[in-house]
Amino acid sequence: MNSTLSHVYRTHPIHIQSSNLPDFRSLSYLPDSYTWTAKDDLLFSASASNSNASLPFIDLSRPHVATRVGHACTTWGAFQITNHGVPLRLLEDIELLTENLFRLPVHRKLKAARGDDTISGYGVAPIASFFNKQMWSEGFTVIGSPLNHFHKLWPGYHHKYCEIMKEYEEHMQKLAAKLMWLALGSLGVEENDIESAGMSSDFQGAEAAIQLNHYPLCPEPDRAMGLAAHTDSTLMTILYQNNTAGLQVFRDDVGWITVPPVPGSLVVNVGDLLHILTNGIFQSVLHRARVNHLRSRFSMAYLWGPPSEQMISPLPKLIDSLQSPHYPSLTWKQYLVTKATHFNQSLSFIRNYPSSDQIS
Ligand SMILES: O=C(O)CCC(=O)C(=O)O
Ligand SMILES: [Fe+2]
Repeated sequence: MNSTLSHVYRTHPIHIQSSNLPDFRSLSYLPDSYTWTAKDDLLFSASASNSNASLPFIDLSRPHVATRVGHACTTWGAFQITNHGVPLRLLEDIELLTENLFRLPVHRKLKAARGDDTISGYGVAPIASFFNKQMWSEGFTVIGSPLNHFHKLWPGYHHKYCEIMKEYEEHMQKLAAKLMWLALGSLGVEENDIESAGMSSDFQGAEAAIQLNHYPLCPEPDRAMGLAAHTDSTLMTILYQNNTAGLQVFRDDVGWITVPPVPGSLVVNVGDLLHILTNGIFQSVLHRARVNHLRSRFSMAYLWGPPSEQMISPLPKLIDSLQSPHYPSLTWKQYLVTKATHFNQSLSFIRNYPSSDQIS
């Protein structure tokens, strides 16, 4: 993990008053600034699905798994996986780390608050600046080594937590590359297609961030929002959620559906960059997190993207010979700058732009 994300946030800082984070435990009512209506987010009141549709659940140890992964990326832009090779013990460790982090008193967490010039550290959801209302959640972003921040949070115990993070990241990176190949393989993409697009076929040099989220108990969950609807600006996101439901994904023809937590399983989201790379064949999925009044919820998202200077453009193999590509060639950094301005409209904004030079 290195500097692309940090760089973008340095040049386009998100101004958030971390010190405004409330001590959620002390609130017995929902303040007005946390009360959402359809005016605050068009999709807030979009209907919940009344079909019995559910997200594809894929056992990676079964045969023909690439076809199932490809189909899930095309239809939903998301799926759940089991037998993914990440040890259960490590998932339990990262969950405990996350719980221990957010259970610290606010003044301790603020010792590791995000600064003006970096997205790493403790604060509100990174997408908070796009909304007028506050989200019922707190987050901790890890880009690069968490050593400095962890030292401030847990002096004396930080090495152990850094080791867990490192091991988690290594497993996630391997899994992300494997999923990428299953997904692209289902479209007939081969190693030489990826290499001629200037990428390494083992996705060496990929960058990532780990986003830890906490959704505390909420006195009025129906009127609150844990994390508002968004797509991830990644190639792929791999998410582990604790045993409390809250994640929802959206499909125009279905509405919102809840992704039930299944012990030991992971949720995979197609991000905007994979949408671009496949010329829109794979859908980046709109998702959000709702809250509840019974149990705290924790989630750990591995946000995986390409190397910082890597140009991403629709793979020629996936472009119909009678068509031109739907998206221009651009780096992750350029896309993040667009996202910082156009948020959920970013893909439609850059669609059919001939060149990234004209994008702002
Ligand atoms: O908490 C969740 O289930 C979703 C988290 C998420 O979407 C994110 O961190 O980007
Ligand atoms: Fe997300």
